[in-house]
Amino acid sequence: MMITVSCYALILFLLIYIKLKYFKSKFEKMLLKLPGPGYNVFIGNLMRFAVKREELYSVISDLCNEFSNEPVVRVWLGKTPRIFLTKVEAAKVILSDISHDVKGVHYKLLYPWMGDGLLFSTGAKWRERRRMITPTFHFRILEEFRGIMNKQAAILADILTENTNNYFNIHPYITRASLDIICETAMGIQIGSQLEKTSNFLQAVSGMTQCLIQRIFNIWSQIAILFPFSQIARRQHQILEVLHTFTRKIIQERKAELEAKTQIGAKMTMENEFGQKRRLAFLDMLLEAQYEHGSIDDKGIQEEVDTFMFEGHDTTTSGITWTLYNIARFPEFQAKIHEELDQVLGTEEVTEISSQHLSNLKYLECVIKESLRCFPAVPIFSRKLLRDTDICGYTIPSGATVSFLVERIHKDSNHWPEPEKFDPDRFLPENASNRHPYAFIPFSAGHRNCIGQRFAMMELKIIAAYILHRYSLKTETKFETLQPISEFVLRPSNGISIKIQPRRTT
Ligand code: HEM
Repeated sequence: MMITVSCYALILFLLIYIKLKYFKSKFEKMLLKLPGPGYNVFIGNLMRFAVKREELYSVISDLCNEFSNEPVVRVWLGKTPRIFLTKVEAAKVILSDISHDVKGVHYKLLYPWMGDGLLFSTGAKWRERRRMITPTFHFRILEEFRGIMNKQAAILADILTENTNNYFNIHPYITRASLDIICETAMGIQIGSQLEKTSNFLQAVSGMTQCLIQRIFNIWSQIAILFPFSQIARRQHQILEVLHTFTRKIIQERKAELEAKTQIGAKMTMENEFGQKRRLAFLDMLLEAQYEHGSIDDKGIQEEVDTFMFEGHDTTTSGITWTLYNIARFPEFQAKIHEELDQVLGTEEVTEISSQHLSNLKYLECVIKESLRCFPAVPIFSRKLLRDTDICGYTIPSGATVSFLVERIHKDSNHWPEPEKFDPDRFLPENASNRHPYAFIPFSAGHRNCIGQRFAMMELKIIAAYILHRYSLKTETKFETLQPISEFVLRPSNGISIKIQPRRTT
């Protein structure tokens, strides 16, 4: 009996093997023509990704390095193909074409968290929401946000004093400052996480992104019917509860504040001192759209708030942390920044960084951009192709997901001489003016670029300026041992160890 069952099992296994190996669909045949490593017919290349989470990003980079002359590299995550784009010209083909606006298949994993918010939606829904939200990043509103960013950056610079002359991990401090900034600017709510020093929300964000990456690269999680019974599913369920409770509370509090000010249903749009219609910040505008036009329901508001809470703090945290790391790593660039800051802001304690100051901090901006080139805060983003598409001589079939490997694109040697060298001068106007428009894409490019780009650059500059004006930085974190983790944003796996020393005696 046992022998018969074993024979049937073996025959079944052989039949499946023959089917997978020799009877390929048109889709698979097209993918096989792309450059990529050999793979197992059952699990694809998943064994290459069966490494610790802090090694995953370098496994992907190493894999693309094996095909360093190729603009595209194909891998199989189980039965799901993923095509990495690694050259500037390949990025241009997709980003310059408005019809490629469907996000990659793995974004679906973010659905239970952010729903169909601005990051994922497509077609008419995306256009309507983008039109609705874009004015909330108008320069007049950013000008109001500048005050809040100044205030939170000053709190951060004060708090950091407790670590003077000791090495400490700066990443959690930056995370809390960024969270306070997005809550007070876009949501109109003060949560004071910098002063309290704890936040369930921040722990939940980190836990959630870990769960999602495990799902992409774990073989068992690929089997949809098994997933709900897995440990990751249970953990994800608990974390989602924390995330949604936090954002629901923000919406309710802001609603209550506005209702108290304006009486329910009354026109919320206020006028400024010149009698002009005042522009509303993000959450106020969504609530106004609901009260006055009914153009967004509660679910819509919740999904946009969840999207902006994540996109608006984790990304900037990453950008600031890597910038400070690079400044600490290179004393010669730090000295130039100190000189510029003293020239622009003077040598007394900073009370406010104005928009004029910001535009004069040109060298600091070059360092921030070079940092985003080498350590892109969003290291990978993807699109699903809805038609066969030619990319630099390779035909990628409809239905495949292409992923922009941003650091590889930022180090394409046809556009970046000595790409591995950290050199802020690349961004001086005389060196940047003729650069290919798709060579530097930390905020993506084209019509689905980052809506918060100017907000982010302002925040990065203000926080870096407050810290650098007051302190000198050193780091003991070695570049060779960094192991950045790519969990939707690029994080340092063991934090960044920084020592700060006051530049002036008070
Ligand atoms: C250093 C900081 C930031 C970086 C590097 C960054 C990067 C990006 C990238 C690469 C995309 C495209 C993603 C894709 O196509 O899948 C994106 C989209 C987006 N970002 Fe950012 N981002 C940053 C900060 C922000 C901030 C501060 C906000 C909000 C306040 C924000 C909100 C968004 C939203 C809503 C989208 C989706 C836009 C759309 O599809 O219409 N981001 N960002």
